[in-house]
Amino acid sequence: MRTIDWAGGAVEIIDQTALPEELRVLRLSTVEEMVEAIRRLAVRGAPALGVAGALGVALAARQHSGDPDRRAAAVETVRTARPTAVNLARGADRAAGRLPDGPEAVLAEALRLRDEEIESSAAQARLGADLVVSLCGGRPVRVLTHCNTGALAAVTGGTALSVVAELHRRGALDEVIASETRPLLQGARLTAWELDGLGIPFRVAVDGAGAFLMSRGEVDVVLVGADRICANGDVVNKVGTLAHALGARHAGIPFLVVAPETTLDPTTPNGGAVEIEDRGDDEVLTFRGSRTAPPGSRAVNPAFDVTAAELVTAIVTDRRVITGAPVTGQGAGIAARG
Ligand SMILES: CSC[C@@H](O)[C@@H](O)C(=O)COP(=O)(O)O
Repeated sequence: MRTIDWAGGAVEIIDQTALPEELRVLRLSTVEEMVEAIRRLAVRGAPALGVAGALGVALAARQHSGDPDRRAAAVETVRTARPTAVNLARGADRAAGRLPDGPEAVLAEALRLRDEEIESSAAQARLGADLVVSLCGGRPVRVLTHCNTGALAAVTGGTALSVVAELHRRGALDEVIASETRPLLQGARLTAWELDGLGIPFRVAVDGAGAFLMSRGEVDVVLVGADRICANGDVVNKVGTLAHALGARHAGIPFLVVAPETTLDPTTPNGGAVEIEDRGDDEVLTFRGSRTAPPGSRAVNPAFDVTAAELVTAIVTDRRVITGAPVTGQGAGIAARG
C-alpha cells in the first residue's frame, strides 16, 4: 500500500497520527485539507512531503481553475505548510511549473514525481546496502536508526529504512535499534510498526541511549534520513540526529545519511541558513494529552537539528555515494563531493 497517492479525484494518505493503533486512510479533496494534514504530520517525511506538495498544487489547480490569484495563494500555502524539508517546496514548485498547461498537466507532473520517488527508494536501498556491506565486512550488522525513514516517509520503500530492509533481504542484518524520537515518537510508533510488518528484529531505545549503546559496542552503523542536505554537506534531519552522529564519531562507527537527490539543496549554503521548524510547547510539555511538566513551564521544541558535514561518513542518494572530506564554501560541497 502506498503512503500517499491519487485516487478517484482526491489525494489518499495513510494517517500517520493514528498509527500504530489504527491503519486509517484519509481522503483529501481540498488544499485546506492537505495543508492541515501536512501541519499535523498526518503525512510526513521528506519524500512523502515532496509528493504531498505536488499533489497539493494539483488540488489547487482544480479548486481554483478560474481564479489565478486564489490559486497562487493556495499554492503558496501548500509550499510553506512546513519550512524545513526542502522536498515540500520543491515538489510544489515542480507541479506549479505546469499550471499554465491546465489541471491535468499539473496532476500528471505530480504523479511523475510520485513514480520517481518510488524508483528512487529502490535505488537508495541497493546503493546503501552495498555500502554498508562493504564498510562492515559483510557480517550481519546491528543498525541504529532515528525517526521514521521507511515507506511511511516516502511513497513506498523509504530512505534509510529501505536500506535496512534490503540488508535484511540479503541476510546481512542482525537487528535494528529504533530510536524512539521524542516528542512525537516517529521511531517508537512508526518505525517499530514498519519493522514489525517486515519481520525485521528490532528493539526500541530512548533517544538518550543511542550514544551509550554505540560506546558499548552494540551498534555497527547508524543509518538516518534527511530533510535537507546543504551545499556544504550539512545534514538537517529530525532533532536527535546530531547526538547520534556525535555518538557514532565517539564510538568510531560509520554514520550514514540516506536521501533522494531531491533532498539535496545546493542553493542553501549550510545548515545555519535553514529555517528549523519549532512546533511549540505542547508537544514537549504533554504526553498523549496529559501534562508532564509543572504548570507555567515553557518549552523549546526544534523539530530538526543540523549535523555538520564533517560528522557524516557518507551520503547515499539514488544515484551516488558522496564521501570524502567536507568542502566548505557556498555551493561547493555537494557538487565537489559527488
Ligand atoms: C525519509 S525521511 C527523512 C526525514 O524526513 C525524517 O528523518 C524526518 O526527520 C521526518 O521528520 P517529520 O517531522 O516526521 O516530518
